[in-house]
Amino acid sequence: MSERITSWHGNPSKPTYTPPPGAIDAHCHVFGPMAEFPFSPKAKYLPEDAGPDKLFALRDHLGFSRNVIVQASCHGTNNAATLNGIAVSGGKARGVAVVDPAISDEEIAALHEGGMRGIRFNFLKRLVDDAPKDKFLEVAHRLPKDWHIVIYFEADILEEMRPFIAALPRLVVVDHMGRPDVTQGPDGADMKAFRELLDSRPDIWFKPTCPDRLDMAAGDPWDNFARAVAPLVADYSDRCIWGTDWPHPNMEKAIPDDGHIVDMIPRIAPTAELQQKLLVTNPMRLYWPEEL
Ligand SMILES: O=C(O)c1cc(C(=O)O)oc(=O)c1
Repeated sequence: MSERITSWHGNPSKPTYTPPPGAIDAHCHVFGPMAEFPFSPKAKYLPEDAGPDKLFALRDHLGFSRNVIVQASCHGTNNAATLNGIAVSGGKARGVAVVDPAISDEEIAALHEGGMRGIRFNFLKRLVDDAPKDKFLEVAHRLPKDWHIVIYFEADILEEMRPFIAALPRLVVVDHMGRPDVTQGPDGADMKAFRELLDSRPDIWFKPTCPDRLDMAAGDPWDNFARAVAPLVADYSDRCIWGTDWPHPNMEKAIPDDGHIVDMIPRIAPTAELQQKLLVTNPMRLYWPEEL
């Protein structure tokens, strides 16, 4: 792997939709800069630099106030790039780490100090070599009580994930809703299975994110996504947080316009009350609870 890829739009449009004051982009990443923060030797993709300066310019362009930076798989378990993004944000970013399960309690405390409020367990075989559930559970028990656990998996392994998710000892947030097939519609098998998961525990949250990934065949404006996801946001409005997913890892063949990604918000959360929960109240509860 030698060629570095660009997966984000060079000149995203201004969204038509204006987010409410204090809106949080609660799922985005930084890549590098590589000279300062090299990628992991195990990275499955090698992106161009997409550092905090670009991220914060996009935040302002799209009308957001804060970011939650999720450690991207290309940086492995070295969280330095994400911690740097948080550090240079002037208090406007917090993060989600990816850790070696053998991490010490002191190192976890240092991540908290650096602005991390959760860890991510990634189960996508195209992104990580292994995902040891027993080790993940062990480290999950050692997390600060107010941290949460972000999990990323695809719909075809939801059934086998259930016992693991049931055993997680902290609030759980499912990335991109566990990637349902949105072309099945709001009552399709994947959405039904995901609703069953949400109903199994009151503290399982989700991100109704990535129309570009989940409705890639239909493409922008991602109508299948809007139709399948709006009822989920309405029915579980206290348990969802939203993000751009910028710089859209691995989307180099179908790079989305971030302005259009933001314009999906009123289609899945049509009222001001839903938008306030999705973009402000809910993510504040997870990332800046001391301000509530
Ligand atoms: O589907 C993906 O390719 C993807 C990758 C990553 C990552 O590399 O961390 O994060 C995401 O949220 C989505």
